[in-house]
Amino acid sequence: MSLPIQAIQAAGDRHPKPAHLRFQYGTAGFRTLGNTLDSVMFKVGIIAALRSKKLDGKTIGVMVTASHNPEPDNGVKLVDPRGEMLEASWEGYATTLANTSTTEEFVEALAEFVRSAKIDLSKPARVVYGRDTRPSGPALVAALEDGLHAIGAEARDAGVTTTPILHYLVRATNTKGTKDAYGEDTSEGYYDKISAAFKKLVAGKAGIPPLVVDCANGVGAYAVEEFSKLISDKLQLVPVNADLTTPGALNNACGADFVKTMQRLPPSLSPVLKTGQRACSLDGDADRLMYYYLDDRDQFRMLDGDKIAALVAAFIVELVKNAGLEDEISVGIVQTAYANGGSTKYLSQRLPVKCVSTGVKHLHHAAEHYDVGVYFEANGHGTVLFSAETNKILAEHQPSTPAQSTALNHIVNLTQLINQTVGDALSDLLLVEVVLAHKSYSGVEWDSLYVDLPNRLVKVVVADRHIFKTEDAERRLVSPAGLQEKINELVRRYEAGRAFVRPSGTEDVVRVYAEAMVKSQADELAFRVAGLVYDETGGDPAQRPAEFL
Ligand SMILES: CC(=O)N[C@H]1[C@@H](OP(=O)(O)O)O[C@H](CO)[C@@H](O)[C@@H]1O
Ligand SMILES: [Mg+2]
Repeated sequence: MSLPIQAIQAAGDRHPKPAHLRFQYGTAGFRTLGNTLDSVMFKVGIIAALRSKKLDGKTIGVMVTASHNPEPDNGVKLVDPRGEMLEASWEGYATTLANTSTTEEFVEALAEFVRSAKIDLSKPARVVYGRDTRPSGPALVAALEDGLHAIGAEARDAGVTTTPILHYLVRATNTKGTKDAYGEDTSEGYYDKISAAFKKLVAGKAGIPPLVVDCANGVGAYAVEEFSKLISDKLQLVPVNADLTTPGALNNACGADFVKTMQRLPPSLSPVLKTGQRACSLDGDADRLMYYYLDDRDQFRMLDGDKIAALVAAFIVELVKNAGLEDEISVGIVQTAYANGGSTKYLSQRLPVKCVSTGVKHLHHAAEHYDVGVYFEANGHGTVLFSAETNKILAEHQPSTPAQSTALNHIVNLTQLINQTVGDALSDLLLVEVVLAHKSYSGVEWDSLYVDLPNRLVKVVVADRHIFKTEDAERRLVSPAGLQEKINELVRRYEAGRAFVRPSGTEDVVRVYAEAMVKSQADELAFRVAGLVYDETGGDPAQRPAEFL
């Protein structure tokens, strides 16, 4: 069987590539201004279908979103059959195909790709796709559908949905009717599975306080609404920033990324949040979660991904012990260099901790090596993975006391509550609420597990960020030569100082992160390193940002 060249050619001509643009499938898939992505979407439809054929007709996911980025941005990511990120080698193929400049070139490159990747075109192609609430979404989905249609894929539209639900649907579809069945392959199946597990975990816990949820004016608002229908007798979710109609509202002065970057309350929450009350923020596609509360002096206190990891890991370790399984199941943590030094110190005194490169796929893969792998990026993206062997142990374990039996049930319910495919703000939110209810913690007790070191993240615009090369999970620069030594020299002058520099995988900038014992010192160190990076890589003195030192 060969490619339907004529159909692809005819449809492709309706989706010309903007001549001056170069696209790259990076950490977050293709992501840029929404109105430039038409040709990319068409091609992604075809690539997704080929990925499915390559994997024997397993269902592949396509999510159209730009997450926490501003509303005019958009993007697209492919999801592999078990609900995980696209295999790394295909990121390169996708980039090459997306940059072919004419339909003829695209078709030729496709034919060559089908040959070299040994794709059997007689296999079926199955794709499920969804999008967030961005205004550019419908047109981009139409372009994607054109691609899917041209190659004759069997396609299913999941509509406007969160990124984690799309990942769930992929896994549920591919495991349907098998012994690994992940759940019913519909959004309702997702909501039912998670809320049922939540209800079992909080059975008997009364008086969980209402939780304010900042929905970033995005698709998370729908998910909050759906969960509310199912769990409001146990936990009342109070949505704010759930405005899906005002242009430009998405992620604007709200949402998880705003909270993490600005380290303050979204202004819209000031009138809502009371002293001591906790709240949380989702991002634009509901895969990131940040908690926070106002302390007794009404100071903003942030409970980020590192704090979530610490809370959840301690709870699971305790349950494993109470179930009598501590010799069989061990819990490990995966972080990135952006994890707060306070969290790394606290966690590594208790559990194995691994540091990996930025990007969820790295964390996810590392977490798969533990029996129970807890991974979170500091920015609030993460989940907990239970290995196949762990699930087997849980299924077969015979508890010897009622207390062991209760703990075992709790762990089994956690495996149902926690999204096993990807970080999921809603599933994580319910997980946090379960732990807080079990521990009778308010934000204060949770926060006091360890003390965050003051820190600062700064962006530096450089001529070419690709000259920045790192090692040791991005904690050390190897290129440009000599720069790391100069950074070390600066860091030495600060108490509890730590700083590192890496090129962003999602923006055309270099990121500088710094920590120190007091806030003013963390800021100073960050701006000194930023100034150093700028000057050493030929930054124009006339354009040098004033805050750089
Ligand atoms: C410091 C930071 O938050 N970096 C983010 C950001 O990556 P960069 O490569 O730093 O641009 O976007 C990634 C994708 O969403 C996310 O995984 C990562 O944590
Ligand atoms: Mg996101």
